[in-house]
Amino acid sequence: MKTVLEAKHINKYFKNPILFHVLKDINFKVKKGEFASIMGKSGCGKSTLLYILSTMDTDYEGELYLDNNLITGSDNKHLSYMRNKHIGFVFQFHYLLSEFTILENVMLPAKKLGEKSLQEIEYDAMEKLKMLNIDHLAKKRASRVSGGEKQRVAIARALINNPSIIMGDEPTGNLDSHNAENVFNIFKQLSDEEDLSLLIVTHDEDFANKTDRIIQMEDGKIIR
Ligand SMILES: Nc1ncnc2c1ncn2[C@@H]1O[C@H](COP(=O)(O)OP(=O)(O)OP(=O)(O)O)[C@@H](O)[C@H]1O
Repeated sequence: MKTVLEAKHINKYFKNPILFHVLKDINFKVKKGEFASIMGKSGCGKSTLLYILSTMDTDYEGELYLDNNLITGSDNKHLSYMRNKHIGFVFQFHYLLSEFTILENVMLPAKKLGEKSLQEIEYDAMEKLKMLNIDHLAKKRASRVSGGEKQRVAIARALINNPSIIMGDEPTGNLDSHNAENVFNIFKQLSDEEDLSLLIVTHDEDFANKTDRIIQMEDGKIIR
């Protein structure tokens, strides 16, 4: 099966002011269509790892591959392109632009990528909104929709450039149990039916137990 993301011997240090070895020889792969979760106690390095995997932090040792392309060492322009093209993000907080409509918010990453006409982007955005059953919200301002709806909009936005992988840092952390389950089911469906890969940091054991694989971290290491 195709590998979508690979981390090889990732080590990360913080200097604050003494040297702190926060990630210790991290190695793993995420395959196409795989739904993986990262678990571990607070402070074990999950967010630090996700920041590196999502190409946002470049200050680390080791190698990172996205769709078999070596990302490590790329210049900022290429990193930004690869991030926008290959990775969709869903955070605990949705980061929608509140004065923009739902449709405009979903269109933004595709406009940034600049590979399609506005008409095509709008069509694609509407397709994603339909897929998530929120197309009726398209013309509403982001400030006017509920928390659960906002998170579904954030997923539509993450999908707009047809990424190979969705990464999430506690994407259900701010939601009530009903909406959290709803978001989990959307992720599951994306993995099962669209063959999309997902890598989700979560504290929710029930959530993690339903994913294909749990990557368990402890003190900066993957222990299983
Ligand atoms: N910028 C920084 N400078 C110095 N130390 C940092 C920095 N960011 C994080 N750390 C430390 O690195 C360790 C790992 O932090 P990280 O946020 O990755 O943990 P986490 O597993 O995501 O925790 P949580 O589950 O609470 O979000 C912690 O000890 C944290 O205090």
